[in-house]
Amino acid sequence: MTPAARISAAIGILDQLLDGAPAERALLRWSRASRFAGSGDRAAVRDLVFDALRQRKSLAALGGGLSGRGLMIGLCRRDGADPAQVFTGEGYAPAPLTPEERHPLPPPADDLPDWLRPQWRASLGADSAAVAGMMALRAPVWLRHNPQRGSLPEAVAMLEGDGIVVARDGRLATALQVTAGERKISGSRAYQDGLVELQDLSPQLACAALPTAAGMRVLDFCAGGGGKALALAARSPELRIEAHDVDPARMGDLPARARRARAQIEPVRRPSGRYGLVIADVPCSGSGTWRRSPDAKWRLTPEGLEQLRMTQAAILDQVADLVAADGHLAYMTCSLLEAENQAQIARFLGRNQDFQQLTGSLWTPIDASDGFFLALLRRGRQ
Ligand SMILES: C[S@@+](CC[C@H](N)C(=O)[O-])C[C@H]1O[C@@H](n2cnc3c(N)ncnc32)[C@H](O)[C@@H]1O
Repeated sequence: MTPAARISAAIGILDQLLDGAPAERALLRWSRASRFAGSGDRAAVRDLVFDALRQRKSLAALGGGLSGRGLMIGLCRRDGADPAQVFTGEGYAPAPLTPEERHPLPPPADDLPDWLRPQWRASLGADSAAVAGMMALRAPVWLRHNPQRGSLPEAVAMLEGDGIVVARDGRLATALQVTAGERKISGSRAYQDGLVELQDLSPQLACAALPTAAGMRVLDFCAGGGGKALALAARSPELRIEAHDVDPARMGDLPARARRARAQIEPVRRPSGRYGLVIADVPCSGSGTWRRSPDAKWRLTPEGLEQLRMTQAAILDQVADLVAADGHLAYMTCSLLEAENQAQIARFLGRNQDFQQLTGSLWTPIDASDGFFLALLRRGRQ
């Protein structure tokens, strides 16, 4: 496909998204209908769509309106290209610019939904503008080294052998930032043999901060794909880890991931008894991961956020009784919003006076990678 044909494809997909279709579904539909598109074309169209969603408001202003065309015209202008050279109407190129599209408007101050801005600012204070700016850019890819499957030098050498270059991070021995070859990860030997797993830096830092002891029963209550359970198993194979999810289908990938990592993780339908550590990695707005899922930023509504806050509070109340005396509860979100983080914990502590908060950590793209929150609580007053 020519660059202009890729832009035409992105325009069609973006129009579907603006009509309410989820990004992944619209991309899949286009892929299936476009057998002529090679893997390079698919990756390029996907990048165009996601780049446009990250900066939806500013590109719409630059491109003359909120439409697939407006966003792609804005993207051309943002990148210093003349859209008239691309929008020629020749071959598979999009139709020439209309008079309105020839005149960009000044871009807005940030790429946040208007209703959310006050909360965003209150949650992030002096960092709010910088973090909003970073959320409009692509996110780096991180791997977590699994020492149970091979040494770090072995993992790095295997990755390099498959064309994947990584940089170590001073904050955490297991964290590797991918600097080249990210699209080759899932086919690489190091990944398939379980020496590395995909996991962002911030949840890695959170999991590394969890208190564990040999033989401890651990429950990952909202396990989903099992990212937190797998990180703990890689760190401490002697733990007895159980994984639960209200929707067991969400744990569908976990057995294969655990096999690759040689991790012992037992799926449980109904957690019972008491656990030394309960992880509640609750459903959230995902506002810390909007670089990776930028359409979620535009799909979130005040009502949706309120619904999430109610679910989070209900999960906290549900897991409280599963925590052993002197055991720990780790509340996690990939959100930057105070309402889902510290405010949620403050209310839980008001309802559950046998818990105390030990730590509260908020990672943002300024100091780590994705936005991520961890509150570590202990049951028992001292
Ligand atoms: C943020 S995701 C978990 C991500 C996962 N821990 C990981 O690291 O890959 C939240 C999960 O919570 C689950 N969930 C939602 N409501 C729940 C509830 N009431 N009890 C348990 N799990 C719930 C969802 O199905 C979803 O898989």
